[in-house]
Amino acid sequence: MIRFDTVTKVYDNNSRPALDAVSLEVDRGEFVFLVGASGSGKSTFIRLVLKEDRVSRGAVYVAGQNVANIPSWRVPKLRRGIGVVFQDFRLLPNKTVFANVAFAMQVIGKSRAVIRETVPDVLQTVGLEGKNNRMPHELSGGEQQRVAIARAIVNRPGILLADEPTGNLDPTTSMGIMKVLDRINSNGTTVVMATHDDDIVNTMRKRVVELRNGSVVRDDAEGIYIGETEVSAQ
Ligand SMILES: Nc1ncnc2c1ncn2[C@@H]1O[C@H](COP(=O)(O)OP(=O)(O)OP(=O)(O)O)[C@@H](O)[C@H]1O
Repeated sequence: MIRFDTVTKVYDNNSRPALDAVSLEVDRGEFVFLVGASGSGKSTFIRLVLKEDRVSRGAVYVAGQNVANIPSWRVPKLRRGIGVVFQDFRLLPNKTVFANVAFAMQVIGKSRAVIRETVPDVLQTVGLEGKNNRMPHELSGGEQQRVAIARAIVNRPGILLADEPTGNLDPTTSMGIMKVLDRINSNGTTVVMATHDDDIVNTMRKRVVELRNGSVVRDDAEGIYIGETEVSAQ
């Protein structure tokens, strides 16, 4: 579903590669934690999958296609197949919960009838039934992240990328979000989640890919993660 073939990314003003010859394959339906300290290259990985940036060397394949060969006019189609969730939710502050999720369908031209039918189902999937008419500021952080997840999956992407989705949430709320992501993954969506939250990684027992200074230093099925403090103390 996602394949990195010896991918190196060097940002122009930075001599050390953000990713250094990374090769990695994520199969359809997998759940993968991308872990590592701040600056290890997790967000760069996500940006390259979305073709928000270009590789310096190597190639990134999404659903079998080398993203370097996707012309700019077809990039929106690539991104339509990939839902994205961020640490800071990024909701539209002046739109209701329903409207925030509906907006993602409107922009790709879905009919009002389809939107009216689909949005409540998705809000139920993320555990937000009954909150259609709330504004984002009337929701807790965990609820706001659920809206963001609903918006990311409403167009049924094959891939969901989550960049530190629990970074602003307390541990209990974070586990609620993890249950939602796990459920979405069980429904067939490939999930890649960047995090440095070792508690979450160690509770979920999924595949763990660890980046350090832009290199993959570990790739374990049902792995654990020992966080930054312990690693730097070695
Ligand atoms: N736009 C950019 N221009 C120059 N350097 C960048 C840019 N984006 C990231 N970097 C550098 O690339 C390296 C990897 O950064 P990246 O954001 O991918 O790490 P990360 O693991 O996601 O970190 P964090 O957990 O803090 O988000 C860092 O050294 C960072 O300073």
